[in-house]
Amino acid sequence: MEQTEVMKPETLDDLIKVLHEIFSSDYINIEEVQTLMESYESKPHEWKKYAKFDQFRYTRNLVDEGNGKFNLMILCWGEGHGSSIHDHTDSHCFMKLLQGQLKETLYEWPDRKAHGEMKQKSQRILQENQCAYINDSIGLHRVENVSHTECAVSLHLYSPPFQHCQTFDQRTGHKNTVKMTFWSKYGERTPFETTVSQENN
Ligand SMILES: N[C@@H](CS(=O)O)C(=O)O
Ligand SMILES: [Fe+2]
Repeated sequence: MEQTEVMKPETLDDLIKVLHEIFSSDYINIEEVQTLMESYESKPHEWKKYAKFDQFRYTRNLVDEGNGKFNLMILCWGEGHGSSIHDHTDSHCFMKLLQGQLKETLYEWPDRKAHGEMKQKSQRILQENQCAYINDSIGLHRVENVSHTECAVSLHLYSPPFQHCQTFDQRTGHKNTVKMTFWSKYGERTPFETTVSQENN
């Protein structure tokens, strides 16, 4: 497949504009999206209105609904915050570091018959401006801000958008379906009633 020339987006708004163009087509070139997201140099003043932290767990903050084709969101990770082991509901998941570092641990899908410890495949530290990619055929992952002194902020694109995922118990491989909610949308705190069931962290 021919690689389309994509210009370096100078601002977050530029990046969002190009993402809309790319995702208006039904064919998605994963590498193209990854390179595009990586080439945006994070500037905190462009995204800080979405970066809302919670004392106890990571927050999910909706930035753009991608014309129904994708959800773009900013996740804010306080010191020691992390997600449970989870899947991505058959969607593409792009994850770019806007600030700080995050540890990503990949796991294999548990065997239907097995009931033991889940198998770890690999581990890496994602650095500022780096963009990672995962989908369910690559495996499951857990993401953690292991720093005791620095927070982290990441930009996630999911296509198609999804509202539920499965989380897994590392010791047994048992899974649960959880609803995923937004701490804020377009910079505004989500009303309390809709946020009570956030469980992926
Ligand atoms: N996929 C997770 C974040 S992460 O740990 O990759 C979420 O959307 O909440
Ligand atoms: Fe994830």
